[in-house]
Amino acid sequence: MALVSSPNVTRTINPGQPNLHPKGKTSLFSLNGLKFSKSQRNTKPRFSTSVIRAAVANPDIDFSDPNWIHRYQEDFGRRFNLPHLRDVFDIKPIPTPFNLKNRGPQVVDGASMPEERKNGYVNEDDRALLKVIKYSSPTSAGAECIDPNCSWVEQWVHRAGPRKQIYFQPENVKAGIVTCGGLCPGLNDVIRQIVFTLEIYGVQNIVGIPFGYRGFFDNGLPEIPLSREVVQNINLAGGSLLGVSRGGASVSDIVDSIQARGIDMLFILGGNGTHAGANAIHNECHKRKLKVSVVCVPKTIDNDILLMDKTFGFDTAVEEAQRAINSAYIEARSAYHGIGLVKLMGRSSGFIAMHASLSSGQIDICLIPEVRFSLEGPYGVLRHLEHLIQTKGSAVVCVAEGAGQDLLEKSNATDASGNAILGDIGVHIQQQIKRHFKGIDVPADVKYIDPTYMIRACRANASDAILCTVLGQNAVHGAFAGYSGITVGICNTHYVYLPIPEVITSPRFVDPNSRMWHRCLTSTGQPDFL
Ligand SMILES: Nc1ncnc2c1ncn2[C@@H]1O[C@H](COP(=O)(O)OP(=O)(O)O)[C@@H](O)[C@H]1O
Ligand SMILES: O=P(O)(O)OC[C@H]1O[C@](O)(COP(=O)(O)O)[C@@H](O)[C@@H]1O
Ligand SMILES: [Mg+2]
Repeated sequence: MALVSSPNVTRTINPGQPNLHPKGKTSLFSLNGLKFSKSQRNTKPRFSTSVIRAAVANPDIDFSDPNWIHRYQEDFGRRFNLPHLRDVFDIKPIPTPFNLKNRGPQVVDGASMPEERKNGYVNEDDRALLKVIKYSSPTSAGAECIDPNCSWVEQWVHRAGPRKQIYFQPENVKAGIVTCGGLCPGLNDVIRQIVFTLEIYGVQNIVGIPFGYRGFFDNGLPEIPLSREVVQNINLAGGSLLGVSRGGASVSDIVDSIQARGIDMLFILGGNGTHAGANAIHNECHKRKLKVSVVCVPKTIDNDILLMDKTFGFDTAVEEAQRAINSAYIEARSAYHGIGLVKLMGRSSGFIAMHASLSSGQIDICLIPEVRFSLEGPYGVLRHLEHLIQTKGSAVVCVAEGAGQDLLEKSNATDASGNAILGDIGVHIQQQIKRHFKGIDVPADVKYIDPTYMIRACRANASDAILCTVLGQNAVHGAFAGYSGITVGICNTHYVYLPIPEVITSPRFVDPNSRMWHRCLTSTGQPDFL
């Protein structure tokens, strides 16, 4: 039996994460490290733990093989191996001009930098641990187990940072930067750091591609020349200096454009859709034998990229969301039988709603896409609201935009990128609350707040600004190190490079068995709504 034959078969997936392809097509479904077929996925309720515990973990692994852990790790190493330009080209590295001790040139007055001053580099063999908790049982909260005994299996990923040897002559490099998808706080900070770091290496030809992938094929959109001077203050404002867009040209057209422009390094900022595009661009360059390094920086306020502690802009979004929640709280408290309702972004993942609910401490009911709920019935949201009005006099509800879609009519409409256009759950809940309280002849004053675009158009807060700085710098180090088809991220507080396919197998979801979701429930005091 093949132990670990394909990445889809035996990966350890965060519990509670249906294994979906980027556009929502189901392949294998894993929960708590246990695999389910497509048909099993339809088992209701969607995240029933009793079903999970009864299933057999990873049936494709032969756990009776005494060597299974070793073989698993070997396969993991192969999956997380970083694609490198050396895989295609016979190229030799050169010493890096990037120096941590001296910002000036490496050769001064004919004398090169003394060896003892050349340190602070990350070795190609440095690794960071992807998972750091040893669960003693699959029943431990949030357990991510590969086998039924929850054996400890070290999973190492590549450490990010500047290398001593590089694969591009900086003065010959043309670097491009493009920002795709929706806005996210911190885009300008990342652009700025990429430009700064490229210049420190000695790159003089840096351009921005305007309006996402569109900039590659719309001839009316000229490249934007970038330099320290141009980007110096862009972090002071939200948005993207380069503009963003959804939808776009064929990968082949984009690579034609990359080739025509003579771009050697392409830095792509975007979410899971953008990453899928970036990987296709990387593969096409590989096929055409173009020496182009494609490096992504994950951008999504939804925080829905796999394997990472968080993505930049998420903290800022949560902070902004709290302001809306606070307003809803004040309104609700000040009204007779006031009910505040806040809708937050989160297409398929409820991280913003969960974290904003946790941080504000003012939410009574938090509704996210990963957890089913009913509005009606003895256990429904509306009955609980009645109880809150009776006992507290007011209530505040936070709902993620992707929550409760099963309660709305499906439209099958998609945006330019192919993402499903969701029904408006906020408006629906608002209407249902009004109808319900009218029906029972109890006054209720509903205040609905939809701050969705406000939370992503602002500039990055301090912690995101630092994250953007580190990610932007590491993206440049990764490109000079010769990697392509990679993305940068933070795992367990350490900065790493990951092959793109590994982070976009599915969106990252809130795990309803996680300690974080349990903390949220403890904080709101809400019951199950089923
Ligand atoms: N599977 C894919 N292959 C190639 N390009 C894609 C793919 N999915 C999305 N894209 C492109 O990536 C860009 C951003 O995608 P989108 O889903 O809107 O945002 P995000 O990257 O934030 O998820 C769009 O220009 C879209 O056309
Ligand atoms: O109105 P737009 O620009 O399509 O953006 C809406 C979407 O943007 C998001 O905030 C983030 O989506 P992306 O990561 O795909 O940019 C989603 O939560 C939301 O559905
Ligand atoms: Mg997306």
